Amino acid sequence: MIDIEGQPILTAAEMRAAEDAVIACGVSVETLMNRAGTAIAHVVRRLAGVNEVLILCGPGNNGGDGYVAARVLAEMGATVRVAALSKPKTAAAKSARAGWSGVVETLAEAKPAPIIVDALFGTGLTRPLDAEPVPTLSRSPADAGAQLSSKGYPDGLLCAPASAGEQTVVGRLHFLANAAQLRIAVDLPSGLGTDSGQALSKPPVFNLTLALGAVKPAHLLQPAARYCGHIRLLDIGVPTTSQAEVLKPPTLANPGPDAHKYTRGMLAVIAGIMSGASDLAALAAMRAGAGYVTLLGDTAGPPHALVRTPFSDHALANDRIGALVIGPGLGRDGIARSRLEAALTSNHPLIIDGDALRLLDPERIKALKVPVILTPHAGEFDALFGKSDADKITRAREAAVLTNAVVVFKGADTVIAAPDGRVRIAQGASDWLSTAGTGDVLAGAIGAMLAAGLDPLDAACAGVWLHGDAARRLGPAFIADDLAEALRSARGAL
Ligand SMILES: NC(=O)C1=CN([C@@H]2O[C@H](COP(=O)(O)OP(=O)(O)OC[C@H]3O[C@@H](n4cnc5c(N)ncnc54)[C@H](O)[C@@H]3O)[C@@H](O)[C@H]2O)[C@@H](O)CC1
Ligand SMILES: Nc1ncnc2c1ncn2[C@@H]1O[C@H](COP(=O)(O)OP(=O)(O)O)[C@@H](O)[C@H]1O
Ligand SMILES: [K+]
Repeated sequence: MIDIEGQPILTAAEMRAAEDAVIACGVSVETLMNRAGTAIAHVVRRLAGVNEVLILCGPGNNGGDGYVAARVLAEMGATVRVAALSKPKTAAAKSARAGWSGVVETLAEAKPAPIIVDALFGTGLTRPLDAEPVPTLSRSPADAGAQLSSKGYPDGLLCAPASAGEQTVVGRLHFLANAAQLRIAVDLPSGLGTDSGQALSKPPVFNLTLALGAVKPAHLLQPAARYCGHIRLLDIGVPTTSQAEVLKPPTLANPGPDAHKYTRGMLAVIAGIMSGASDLAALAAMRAGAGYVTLLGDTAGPPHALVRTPFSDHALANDRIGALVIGPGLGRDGIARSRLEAALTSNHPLIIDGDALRLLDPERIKALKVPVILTPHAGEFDALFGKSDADKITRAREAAVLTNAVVVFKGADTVIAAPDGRVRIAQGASDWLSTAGTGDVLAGAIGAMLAAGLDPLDAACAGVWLHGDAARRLGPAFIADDLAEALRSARGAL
């Protein structure tokens, strides 16, 4: 099992192409399926102990992985049962099915087990599951002569009327998952759209999802990610590369003996009508490791190390400033507009957040000649780029191209996109980040990184990482002030 930090993220089509490339070199689909099923079996064996395992198999290759896993588990001495939705359809899944010598129960009638393994659908799911009635032996009116075939299947697809919710695929999956102590999904929880991150049907929440060969967008994007539980990657010998990767911890240099405040990066934060927001951004930048932070505006208060200076063109013209944060608490009045204009023409690398994003359009941002990082939440993103049904990765990428800026599309599934197509997606964000001011903290953290001289994508990634890690360290019910302080521990843990 491989931790997914830094791993490539592949769409369903990219994964198929990666598999096809290996297959073209003479490796059969059956071989890949055997690798996948064997790897799954070893994980399940380790986690299940002596408990009975029920593997739910679908008609495609995801189901094929399930049959292989069942066979290998049985060979290892595990107590394992298999329940199928319907007969295997692909050649590889048929061959995997043939390798399972035990009974195949119907999904409709399978009794619960303490461990369930969902191998119903993976990357091949194309439509919601709810509409699919569950084939059954005993409940179909046309069932009189139904027999298990020599392979243990109903001969023909015997469909019970889906009167009770429980008799749909999703209903049965939820029923069996609710009764289980441990829920493991093969590749993806069944019901998720691989690329969109949408829940085409709502699966149960799994404890563990075993991504096969590569991480897929649905493992990270909401709402799909919330159903996956812990995500681990299983290597099936398919080389993968992608412009999109899971966010990983940054490599940041600590100050050396030659360091002084300016070598560690000087950040300026422009204040506006809500001084708390710019205070948070400034504090966050200091705790993320900036050497010198100046807050330009009419604000007062601690910390003493923060250099508070009235806003002026002269203060802005300081050429030691390595980056400038504008937007947190800026407001949208005349003063806000004139400060924004001054920032845009200051020639400093920019982090544009909050209110400043509401005062700009993509053309104006694209025309800037300095490195720019935009940090919109979903509302600011829609206002700047328009609403769209496209997935979050595509939207972030298009926005980055349109503005020639690094775009940090925030949320529980923050997507960071660069204009050259590179994408990084954060995993495991604390839901407790949903509190006022945490975005201001993020802008400050990213500002510290940009001021320190990191390239814009690296700066954005480092800031998002530190922010996410600080939140994880804090646990529940923290406030943005705590988060800014906790950046120090996050930085120290690198
Ligand atoms: N292709 C390969 O080389 C490998 C594939 N692997 C596995 O194969 C999976 C992908 O296999 P498939 O492409 O066969 O796809 P799936 O097994 O995910 O399912 C596709 C099948 O389900 C049908 N289907 C789609 N939506 C449905 C719905 N809502 N209700 C009922 N039926 C529906 C499709 O028509 C197709 O028959 C991966 O997730 C992974 O688990 C692994 O075995 C590794 C190797
Ligand atoms: N439910 C959530 N789970 C994880 N992270 C979240 C969640 N909601 C918000 N966040 C994160 O918290 C921060 C909120 O930023 P933002 O919406 O700009 O808030 P504010 O303007 O109050 O500072 C972003 O970094 C975002 O990614
Ligand atoms: K699955």
